[in-house]
Amino acid sequence: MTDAPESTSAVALVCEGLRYTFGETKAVDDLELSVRAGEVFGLLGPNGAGKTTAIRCITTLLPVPAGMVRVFGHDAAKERMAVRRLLGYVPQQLSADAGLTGRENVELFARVFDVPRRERADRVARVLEAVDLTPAADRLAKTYSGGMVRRLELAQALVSAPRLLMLDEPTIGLDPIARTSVWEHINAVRAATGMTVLVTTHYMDEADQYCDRVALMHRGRIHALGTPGELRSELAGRRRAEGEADPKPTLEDVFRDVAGSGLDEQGGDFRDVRSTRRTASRVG
Ligand SMILES: Nc1ncnc2c1ncn2[C@@H]1O[C@H](COP(=O)(O)OP(=O)(O)OP(=O)(O)O)[C@@H](O)[C@H]1O
Repeated sequence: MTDAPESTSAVALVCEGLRYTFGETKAVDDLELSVRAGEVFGLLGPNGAGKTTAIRCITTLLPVPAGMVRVFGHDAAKERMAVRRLLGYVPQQLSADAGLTGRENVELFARVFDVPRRERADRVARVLEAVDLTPAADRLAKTYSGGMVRRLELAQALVSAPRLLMLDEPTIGLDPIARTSVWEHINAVRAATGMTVLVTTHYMDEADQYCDRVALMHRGRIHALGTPGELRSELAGRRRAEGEADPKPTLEDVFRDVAGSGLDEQGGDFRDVRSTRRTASRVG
């Protein structure tokens, strides 16, 4: 299902037969994934698909009990520190401290990620500038809007100059303008650094617009993989063959087609997920 990359140097991330269970629950079930260096790759799926568990295995926050995960050739089970040094991670949960200023939050991450002391102030200033937070850098994070908090978290993840940036639902709970702004900043940094981005999102329109390729995950496995255009055309072709005159499926239609009734069994579609997800639009 995954495309064979031309050479190992072009591969940022490989998961082969990755499995993770919580008791009887197969959260990640034989996951096969290959992310090319430099691409924005979207991991899409409904509640409980296993996206966060997979991301936690990749980031080494959870062990790799079965299968293999490699980040730029480093084994996540055996070379955890090497993998961590290559990664930036913005989790779903708030990772900014409300009682610190934006700059102090980023400085904290710079210390934790071992950015050399003499480079710290400069790197912190540069990432704050890259996410347009310089004017607000010395204000407490609790005064920031939801969009500013997300950009601050992006700066925190970027301060260690990661080669692979992992974003778990980076725009959830944000208004459309703030969502666009977060994506514009991700793209600008990617263009400037060539880093690889792995993102989970429930927003199919965002995945369609901003991801080079997407994988549709359901019940711990990948069920479809390709560019958003390829996946839409494939479904359009099938619908035409079934007699539909002018099918114009969206990426959400593709997902419904792949996941079938399983989506409803699991409690709703993507819109329900968005509206019921507990999100904090502000810190503090
Ligand atoms: N700590 C845990 N203990 C027990 N079961 C868990 C735990 N974390 C996740 N699960 C279960 O593992 C499965 C995958 O969950 P996971 O959070 O990885 O999915 P997800 O695709 O990230 O969903 P969401 O979009 O809601 O975050 C679900 O059935 C979930 O209930």
